Amino acid sequence: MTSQNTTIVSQDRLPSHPGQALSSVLLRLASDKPNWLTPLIDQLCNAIVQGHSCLELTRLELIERLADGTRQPYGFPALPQLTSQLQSLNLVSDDPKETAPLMLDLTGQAPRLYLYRYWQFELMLIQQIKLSADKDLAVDSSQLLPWLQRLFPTFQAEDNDVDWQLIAALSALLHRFCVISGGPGTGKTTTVIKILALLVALSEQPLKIALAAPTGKAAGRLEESIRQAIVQLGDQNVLPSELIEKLPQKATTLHRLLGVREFSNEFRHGKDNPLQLDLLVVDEGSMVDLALMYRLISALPANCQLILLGDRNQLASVEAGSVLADICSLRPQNCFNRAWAEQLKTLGIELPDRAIADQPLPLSGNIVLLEKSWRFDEKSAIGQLANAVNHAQPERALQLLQSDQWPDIQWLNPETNSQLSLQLDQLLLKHYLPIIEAENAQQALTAFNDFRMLAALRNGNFGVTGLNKRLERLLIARGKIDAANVWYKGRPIIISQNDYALDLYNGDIGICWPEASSENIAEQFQPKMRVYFPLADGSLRQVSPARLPAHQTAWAMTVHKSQGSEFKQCLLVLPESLSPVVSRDLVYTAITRAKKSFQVLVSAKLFTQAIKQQQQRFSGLADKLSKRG
Ligand SMILES: Nc1ncnc2c1ncn2[C@@H]1O[C@H](COP(=O)(O)OP(=O)(O)OP(=O)(O)O)[C@@H](O)[C@H]1O
Repeated sequence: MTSQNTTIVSQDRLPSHPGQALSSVLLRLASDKPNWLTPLIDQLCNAIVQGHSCLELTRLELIERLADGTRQPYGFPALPQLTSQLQSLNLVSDDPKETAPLMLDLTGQAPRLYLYRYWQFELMLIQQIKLSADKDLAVDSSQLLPWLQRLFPTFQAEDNDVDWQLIAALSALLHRFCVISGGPGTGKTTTVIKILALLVALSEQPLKIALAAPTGKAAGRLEESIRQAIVQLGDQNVLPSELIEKLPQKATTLHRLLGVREFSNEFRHGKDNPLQLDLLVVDEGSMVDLALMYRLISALPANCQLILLGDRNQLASVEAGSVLADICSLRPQNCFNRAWAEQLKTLGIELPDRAIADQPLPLSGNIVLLEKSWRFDEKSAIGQLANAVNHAQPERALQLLQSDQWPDIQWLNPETNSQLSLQLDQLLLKHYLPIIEAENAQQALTAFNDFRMLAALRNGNFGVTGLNKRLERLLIARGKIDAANVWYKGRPIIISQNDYALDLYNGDIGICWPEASSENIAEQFQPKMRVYFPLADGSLRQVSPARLPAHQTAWAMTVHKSQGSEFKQCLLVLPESLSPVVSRDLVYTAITRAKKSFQVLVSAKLFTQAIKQQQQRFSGLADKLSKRG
């Protein structure tokens, strides 16, 4: 083991040492305690907290964390000795038939140490994916071809470009398990509507279909995009009206779909009580963690089709795992087995040689990447900036930011701008004063949803808490809010804990506003404050602040929390110095939240460092999925 093999286990949580509680429990179970066991278990628990599914033993950090949070160099035994000594411990098993608190997995390319629960989730998820991926579906091509002609103008067109949306649709139609990954505006929703239309049109029975996403916000957005795409395709006469009536237009959260049980991690639906579905479409797949993905897949009946949509380049889920990215890592670009290429040929679709593999590929035909963005044209730089960041091209990204040519992106550079503080304050007031000065809660929420200030971190001057305070100070200085009143008019809040009884969920955003009709004369001078949340039909519901579950002020929010949402305008504020959190996928996720305009406050140095730094999540998923059998 060399220091080059060491991995980043984020330091930003030190010295609180978040995995320590679990670490202590595990150590208590060990009858034998070689002196390297404590630092090893410590690193495993920290890795889980950081979102890894396991600890890769070739990437052990050569450090020990002490109880006070400080770190000191540490030398572990060489890998062969370490694995054999681990095998002899009562705490560890390497036999899948045994149950032990820790599982040592020696079946992959690298030895991996797991907590039993994550090892089990990963193993069962792999089994389920392989089982569904192996089941191809049959379709009568004489019925299919007229529909392909109607839905895909490119079908049998003369030009040589492959329409990957068409390939994705066929992939979903002909396989039980399909992943479609693409950045914003690459046509995931459009393609899904066409898939739904094909399935509904070709099925003799009515199909039971569900559309779902990991958060309420993402489910709301999925529903909205599905409706818009249906209207658009209906207007273009691509979808006949009798078919439109049969398409699902409602989306739900994964938790609701699976049936949440209060005070329990388990769901009503699972292997023993599967969902009654023929097809499930899950959007924002990158946000689904390992445990939830396992629970979801095991709740599907054997013949149910699953389509996972998402952007493989976005930040991974908050909890451990990066299932979508792991699956997509099997396919850096679109490429398929010859058998699938032959099957497409029978439908008149010729894949280029570069998209046909010489060697058998795992999950061939189950993964399709959409790369062309239909949303951002050549006049827009947001798409180009996202691309440059995604391809780790900091010079190109800075060039775009520096150029005056692009009105939709702006760089607030602290190195060159002495007026930056003033400029930032003016920007915030420009976007946020209309909320405070709105005529009603509805108007305030609309104004709030147009612009969002995103931060990489929670703490610090340029973290969420610092930026929230900065804005509140500005508003107090202008006499717009009362310093003594936490529940001031216009305060946006974000829910950080699900409350099933109140129907409020992590990520829901509301705005504090005086109760609309107050008859009481005293209340007219000091009206009752309420928090107003938008409902799917556009109306608002109000909740008393005292009843709210855990929440925070939301003038600024973390990029993590913004996943699954889009805003007309976004301002990304990055901290003054680099931390493991400030990485390429975070910057990419922030840029792709913006529809019309993106601004970023960052120095050239930090921006370059961030783009070069990629967060990697360790798991055995891709490694084991790529194995036969
Ligand atoms: N093949 C296509 N030809 C022309 N326009 C298209 C095509 N595919 C998608 N579009 C248009 O591009 C826009 C974005 O498409 P869509 O909403 O399906 O993308 P998306 O990947 O779901 O985006 P997001 O991830 O942001 O939700 C829509 O206006 C859609 O009509």
